[in-house]
Amino acid sequence: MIFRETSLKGAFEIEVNKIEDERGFFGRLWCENELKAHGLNVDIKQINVSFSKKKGTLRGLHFQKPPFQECKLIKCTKGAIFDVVVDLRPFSPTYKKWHGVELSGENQKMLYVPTDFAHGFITLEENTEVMFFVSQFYTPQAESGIKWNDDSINIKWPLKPKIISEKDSAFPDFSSFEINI
Ligand SMILES: Cc1cn([C@H]2C[C@H](O)[C@@H](COP(=O)(O)OP(=O)(O)O[C@H]3O[C@@H](C)C(=O)[C@@H](O)[C@H]3O)O2)c(=O)[nH]c1=O
Repeated sequence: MIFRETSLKGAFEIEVNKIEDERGFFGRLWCENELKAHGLNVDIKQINVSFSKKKGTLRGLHFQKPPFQECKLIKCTKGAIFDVVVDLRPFSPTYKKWHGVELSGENQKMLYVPTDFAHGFITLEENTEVMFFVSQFYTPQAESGIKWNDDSINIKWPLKPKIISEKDSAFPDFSSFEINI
């Protein structure tokens, strides 16, 4: 696994280290030792998958509130997404900053989302499948989110979203969270 820390401390782009031969390649998606060596949480409580039929489907920006914070590793297994994390740690030098990266079945990149970050993505292709390795159980009462187009975060989404769930459209702006996280 190839680890590259992003400009947001603790958030990593991770690439599958492809060991190639005439059949194709083999690589690790998850290795407790390698993650630990980079100081990353290795508990996994759930492995989730989402499938989006249409290009331009936006999901996010999501996080779970304390004490049910989660970190997660995101892998696009089919199609492509623009994947985004937002630093919600009030004492961080990169508080409210975001980082985005294209993940695809083709490029074999993953994004490690630390706790106290919001996460979301937009699909860049039809029929896109995304897997999530998550360190916490889904806890509906702790579920929370920030509006995808919050002005103060100002994420440069690569395309205009066409499909967003009612729940995601109804999330408030970031300002309503600043005191609570
Ligand atoms: C996240 C989750 C949802 N659900 C249920 C709740 C709901 O009925 C249905 C769909 O949930 P959502 O609308 O929240 O799905 P979605 O909008 O795809 O949520 C996902 O978005 C991306 C950005 C993430 O980072 C993920 O962790 C997750 O929050 O699945 C579970 O049963 N277990 C889970 O772990």
